[in-house]
Amino acid sequence: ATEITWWHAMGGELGKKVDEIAAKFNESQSEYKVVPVYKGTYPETLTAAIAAFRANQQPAIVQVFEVGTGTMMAAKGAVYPVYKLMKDEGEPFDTKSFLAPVVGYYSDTQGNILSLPFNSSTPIMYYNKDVFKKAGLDPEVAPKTWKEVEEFSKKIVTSGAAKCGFTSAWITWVQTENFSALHDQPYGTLENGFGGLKSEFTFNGPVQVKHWANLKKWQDEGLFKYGGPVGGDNAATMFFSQECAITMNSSGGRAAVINNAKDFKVGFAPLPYYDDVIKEPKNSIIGGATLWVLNGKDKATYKGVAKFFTYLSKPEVQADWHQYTGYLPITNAAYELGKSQGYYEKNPGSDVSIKQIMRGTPSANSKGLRFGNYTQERTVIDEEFQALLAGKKDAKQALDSAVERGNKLLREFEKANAN
Ligand SMILES: O=P(O)(O)OC[C@H](O)CO
Repeated sequence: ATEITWWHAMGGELGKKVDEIAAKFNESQSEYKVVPVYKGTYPETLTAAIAAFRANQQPAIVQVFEVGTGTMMAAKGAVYPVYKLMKDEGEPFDTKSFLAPVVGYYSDTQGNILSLPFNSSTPIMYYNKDVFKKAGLDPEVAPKTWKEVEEFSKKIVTSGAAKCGFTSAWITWVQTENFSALHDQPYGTLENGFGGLKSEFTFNGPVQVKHWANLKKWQDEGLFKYGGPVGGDNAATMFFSQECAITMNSSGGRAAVINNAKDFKVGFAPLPYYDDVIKEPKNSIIGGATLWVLNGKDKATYKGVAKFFTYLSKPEVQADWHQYTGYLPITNAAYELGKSQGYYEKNPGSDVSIKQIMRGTPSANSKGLRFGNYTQERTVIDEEFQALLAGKKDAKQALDSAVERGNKLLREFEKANAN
């Protein structure tokens, strides 16, 4: 059989499920063999793929996180756009079959989908119902606003129900990018970068400054604990060990939550907002990753990739992946299938992510973002956040510096990709 290598960044429960999906596809036919290879974190996988392409050692398929989209789109010679692949191989591929917020994020200006939506997520709130009860809070009521997050956290910490009120994965993605979208605040010029390479970051506005200042204050008061750089993986650990009563993380953290939170009950809720800034928060934005096809392989490989993509997009395959992991259902058919199976009724909270990302009418500030060199910029934002937590800078200085350093990265990217 023709081997198709698939590099991915899915560890733990997610990695096992990826292996299972590939194995099932391989069993379903005999011409192609998909071989998934775990390459580390999202940034590590992207870096490895770029290096491999330069050395002509690239895999056929690579999973790239949503913020690597700008970089992949600019790497024109390296990428075989998915809409073109599916057309060339005569596989059915209808843009309209995908959920609207997913398709918009991965399309070019002509509406062509460049990479296959596979594991799209959005961040949500997870909370420990047992700790809520111990603190004298109603376990069925999640905090809606940041004011309530603060109040609930105070109760949790002062009652001794848990050491920390809340933590968060991804300070960048959750507390800065999604935070800006929810509060309808611009993240960058030119529609958050969708309008071209000349965009500049603007996420140092008063609303973001107020939030970062509060996070610092809440850390000093013992209510908030930083989950660590970039992905903030310690957030999950502190939630599972019941050190922190609340965490904010990808909806795709659901499988890990279900498998690790065995000693306590978990509630799922939308992300909080400042009700003095916005009365009806906007939709949250996409995270997770898509599958990019790389150039330089033979015709048989691409035929197999196209067949595998058709398999991956099947309602039952997508619905199974979505229901197991917490990633979004991706296609309308997979969502409908879950509804007809009664999945959402049987699993309260499992559709919080879908409702949050689909709510209201998206504004230019809540459609997502697309910037080059953004992987590096996320590291910069984290460094500045740590400087804030360490008391080396105040929130305004930290965000101003993240914007200034980020704009340099944008100009470098613009220069490198000038046509
Ligand atoms: O944890 P994931 O896979 O939902 O990804 C989170 C962020 O979107 C990564 O950029």
